[in-house]
Amino acid sequence: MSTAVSVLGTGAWGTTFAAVLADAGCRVRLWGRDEEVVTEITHGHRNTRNLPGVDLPAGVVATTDLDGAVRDAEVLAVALPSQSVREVLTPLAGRVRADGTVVSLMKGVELGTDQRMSQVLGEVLRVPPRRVAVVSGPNLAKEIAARQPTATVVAAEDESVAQRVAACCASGYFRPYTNTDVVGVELGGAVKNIIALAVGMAQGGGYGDNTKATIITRGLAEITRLGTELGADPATFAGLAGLGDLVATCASPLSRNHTLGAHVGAGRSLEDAVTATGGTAEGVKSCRSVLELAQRHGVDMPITAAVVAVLHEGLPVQAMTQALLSRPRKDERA
Ligand SMILES: NC(=O)C1=CN([C@@H]2O[C@H](COP(=O)(O)OP(=O)(O)OC[C@H]3O[C@@H](n4cnc5c(N)ncnc54)[C@H](O)[C@@H]3O)[C@@H](O)[C@H]2O)C=CC1
Ligand SMILES: O=C(CO)COP(=O)(O)O
Repeated sequence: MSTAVSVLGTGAWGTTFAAVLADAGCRVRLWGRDEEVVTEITHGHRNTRNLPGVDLPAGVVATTDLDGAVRDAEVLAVALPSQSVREVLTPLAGRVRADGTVVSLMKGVELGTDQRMSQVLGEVLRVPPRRVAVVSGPNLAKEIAARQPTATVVAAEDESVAQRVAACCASGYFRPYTNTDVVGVELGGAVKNIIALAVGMAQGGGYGDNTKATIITRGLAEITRLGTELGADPATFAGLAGLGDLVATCASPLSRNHTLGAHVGAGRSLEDAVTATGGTAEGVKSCRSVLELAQRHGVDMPITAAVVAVLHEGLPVQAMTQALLSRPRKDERA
């Protein structure tokens, strides 16, 4: 019997991952709050609002019944905006099956608690950490929905849990690797969004590839510094969930974080940039929680600090360059 998987969130990634799971042979139920979107997915096999132009496998059935979607799932995957997870899932505490696995597909850090999404899911749903997995990598939804060849990382403390989730999503175009470094995989996904905002700002301000490569490389250095301080394996950041996702997100016009940064770099207000971009650009909020996390642990994250200053403290984007370049010189490896 194939695995029963529920995916929460009918956004670009929840819908795409549901299609990946169906293509891999799972029985898939996709939960969304919007009746119109749910009806179109089930009967029209499309999600025009969040994934236009994509034909979904007929096996993806959508529902507005959240309780049923959570209760019946052997694997429960969550793809909501990070800052909404606690509010949406708190009423479902204790409803996940005793043998169920919970999977975070999200790339954010919660404001107020500075928790990673796997931590929030475990706490809110009352599921022990060893049954919570994370999927993260260079996974731009639109390309995967078009079945372009892609790899990802499934991370769980318990290798057998990671393997179980990997088996659910592996197909001819989607190749999951496993990893037991949940902290590293999850932080790689969340912090690269902030670096993509900075790269976008540089691009929008007219800078070229040297500047972008500098931000990407120094961005990887600060992701690695934070991650290792929090117990991650530095090797994870050289992998798909680190460098891989950083490159994809910082280079692609499909990335919402990159696009939003470019709007800000070109002189738009944050509010205008959010509207012009559309969709969930997690870095806009997570930059604050990541910076707080870094400060609490004494980790220097100058690019993240500059993004917070531009987006939330009124620093003109032109002054960001000066702020970063006038820092005391140091050894590259420090
Ligand atoms: N789009 C992509 O290429 C990828 C996205 N991700 C991550 O997946 C997560 C979700 O992103 P997307 O699906 O792209 O976002 P999206 O912006 O396309 O969709 C978000 C969905 O959440 C729903 N939603 C928002 N607030 C809600 C609430 N309070 N209750 C119920 N539903 C709510 C919206 O109606 C929408 O359907 C983010 O953490 C993102 O970083 C990860 C990998 C790839
Ligand atoms: O995480 C992503 C690709 O791996 C998607 O990036 P954006 O959220 O910036 O669109």
